[in-house]
Amino acid sequence: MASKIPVVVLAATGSVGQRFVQLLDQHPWFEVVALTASERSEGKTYQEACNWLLSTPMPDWARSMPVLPTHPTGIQAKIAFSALPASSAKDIEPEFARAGMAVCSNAAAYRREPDVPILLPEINAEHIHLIPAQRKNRGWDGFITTNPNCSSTGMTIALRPILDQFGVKRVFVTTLQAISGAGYPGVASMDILDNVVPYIGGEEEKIEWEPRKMLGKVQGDQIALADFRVSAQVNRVPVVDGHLVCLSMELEKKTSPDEVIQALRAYQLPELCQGLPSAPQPPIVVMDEPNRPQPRLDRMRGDGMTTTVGRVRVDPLLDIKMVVLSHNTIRGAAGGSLMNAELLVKTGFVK
Ligand SMILES: NC(=O)C1=CN([C@@H]2O[C@H](COP(=O)(O)OP(=O)(O)OC[C@H]3O[C@@H](n4cnc5c(N)ncnc54)[C@H](OP(=O)(O)O)[C@@H]3O)[C@@H](O)[C@H]2O)C=CC1
Ligand SMILES: N[C@@H](CC(=O)OP(=O)(O)O)C(=O)O
Repeated sequence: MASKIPVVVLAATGSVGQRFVQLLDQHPWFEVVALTASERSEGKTYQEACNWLLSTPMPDWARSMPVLPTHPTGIQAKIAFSALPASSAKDIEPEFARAGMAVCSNAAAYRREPDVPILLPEINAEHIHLIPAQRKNRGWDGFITTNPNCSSTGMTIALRPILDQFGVKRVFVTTLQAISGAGYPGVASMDILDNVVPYIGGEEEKIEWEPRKMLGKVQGDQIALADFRVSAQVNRVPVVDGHLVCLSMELEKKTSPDEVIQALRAYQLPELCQGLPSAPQPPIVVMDEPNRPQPRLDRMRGDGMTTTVGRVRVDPLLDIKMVVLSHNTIRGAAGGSLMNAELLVKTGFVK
């Protein structure tokens, strides 16, 4: 790539925004030209506005950048990475799309719109074909693509080869979700230390629906939802990063744990994802140890982009059960958005 593509990070000061800044440091294709946040931070430098939470230092280029208002005026970027709260994203993301930018969003605001893809390039890169219809429907020069919810992410990637080879009828899901998923400062320490909170507002509904869209097929200008049902129970646990998801599945075709492990291990990145700088290779790793995956030990596999599966075994009520781990602010958020943007560049939607 001759010169790097200019990008802006919207809501750059929060839990996901900081991951964007970290992952965009030295990115081979993208260069950050602007950082934005709320009125609270406008006019400050990034260093002043941001309580940096990550273990690598804040990149030097970001420290003195001014935090701009979250509005496209004057921002010369081709891609807008959005870490906005869903309530603000609803009105703000279209302004950036209207201004001609490709919005790669983490927010839930547009995930349910029929003309907006929820992308996991490892498993549904072809859903980018909704973009031309979206531009036409809405009259935008740019467009919006989204990431899924961070608990939907790992489980849906792991379900892809299982659905393809054995068919899926029903999935029962229990999550153990890290506190960084609640943003910063997020859950009060008095609520989460020495505790588990069995409620995250809106989360179960997302996990019960988003995988069906992501595993659905493009039909004309829409996605036909995959035909299986999901029941989810969610929990916030005192882990910093990494969402663990326990799945029990009823399958169309009876099979054994060994065959499921083989299908997961054989799963390859589709051709469209080859060469994307953020694509994990392999996309899925299956561990044999009976006590893995664990968030602290396994979340950074593949620089936080690999989906790690373990404990694949017979389920005495349904058919097969297993555990899936995915890094919520990397694969489940900023890293996922980066891979989406790389796919858009590779496929010519961003030039
Ligand atoms: N954390 C995670 O694991 C995941 C999060 N997401 C989604 O990503 C988004 C960001 O989440 P997260 O980073 O955790 O949240 P945080 O609460 O940590 O950060 C919120 C960010 O939004 C900014 N902001 C708030 N209101 C406005 C506004 N009106 N205009 C512009 N900027 C605003 C804040 O700026 P300021 O500092 O100035 O207040 C801050 O940068 C959410 O939509 C969330 O649902 C998705 C997947 C995973
Ligand atoms: N709600 C998730 C993170 C998140 O913000 O997801 P979503 O973008 O779907 O609201 C969590 O608590 O871990």
